[in-house]
Amino acid sequence: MTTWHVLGAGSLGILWASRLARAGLPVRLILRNPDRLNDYRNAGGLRLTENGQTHLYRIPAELAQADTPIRRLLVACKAYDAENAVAQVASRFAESCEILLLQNGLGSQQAVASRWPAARCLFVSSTEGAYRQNGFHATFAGQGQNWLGDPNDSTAPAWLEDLAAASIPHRWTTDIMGRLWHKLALNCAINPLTVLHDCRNGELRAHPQALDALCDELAALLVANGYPELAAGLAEDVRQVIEATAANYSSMYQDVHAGRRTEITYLLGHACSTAALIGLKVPHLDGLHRRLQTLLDRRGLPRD
Ligand SMILES: NC(=O)C1=CN([C@@H]2O[C@H](COP(=O)(O)OP(=O)(O)OC[C@H]3O[C@@H](n4cnc5c(N)ncnc54)[C@H](OP(=O)(O)O)[C@@H]3O)[C@@H](O)[C@H]2O)C=CC1
Ligand SMILES: CC(C)(CO)C(=O)C(=O)O
Repeated sequence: MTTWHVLGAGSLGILWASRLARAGLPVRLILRNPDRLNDYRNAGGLRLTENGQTHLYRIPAELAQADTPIRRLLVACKAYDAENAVAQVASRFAESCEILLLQNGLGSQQAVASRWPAARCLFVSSTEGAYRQNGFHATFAGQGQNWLGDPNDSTAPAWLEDLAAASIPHRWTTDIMGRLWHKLALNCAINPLTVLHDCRNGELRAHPQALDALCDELAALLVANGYPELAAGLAEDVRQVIEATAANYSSMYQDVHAGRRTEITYLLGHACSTAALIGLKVPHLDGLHRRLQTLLDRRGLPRD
């Protein structure tokens, strides 16, 4: 049985590693540094709370420098950490290593795929929700779906049965880039505005003109990238997400209010840089990007 190496024991890393381990599958965590490894040993394992019940999973953990080969790597870091984190373990890659990239947005996955062309890189678009309480304890906060795909190979891997055994919801798609672009477009329309207006998703109903202007430019970007059918429904999809998540704060809002670095470069930054690359004018997206960066500067948070 192939071991699942899980790089990063944050919210999604804990969620995935715990479910795989309790299905009896071999899992090893790769932690950031000796202090984190020591903290983990003191914690005695990962804790996952689901439906009010908390369970402990005593999953073995190691550092990047361990010497066992890696055949399957689940990268559960933030987009801005992913490439560096993978670089730290790359010398351990076995021939035909597979890398699953859980990052939101776009850009970090392509960076990893182009730097390690011998590995098969699978991209994951997740709508599940989890948050970290402290240390190595996460709470499962929202049912969802994990779309998996490989932009270069439409063959589904046999190990999807591991995900089924672990009751990890998943669907294989031959158009993972479309999935990721669509989620990126939704996030670009909603998340930055919630930060700038300091509001819940539902309060964006009060800003229909700003939403329409952003949706027009995001739709043009989707068309330019080969997704006219996603572009046609975008404005309505944004409205539906705002209604369905009206009482929630967006993930970017939560990051900014918790003083955490955002993934702006891989969301709005990626939309604006892709538009610039293909010569598409997106003045509203560019303006939103600048306003968001100014706000991040004022709060002392990284602007990228
Ligand atoms: N949480 C969620 O509900 C969802 C998240 N996503 C996406 O999934 C990705 C991961 O998010 P999330 O789990 O919330 O992030 P977290 O910040 O909770 O976890 C990231 C983890 O990566 C670890 N890490 C960073 N660099 C390294 C390294 N070099 N070696 C080892 N570990 C490292 C961090 O370590 P340390 O603890 O030491 O800082 C941290 O534990 C993001 O792109 C996010 O947008 C997508 C859908 C839902
Ligand atoms: C709820 C939604 C879709 C808002 O963009 C989201 O994914 C987020 O908050 O990051």
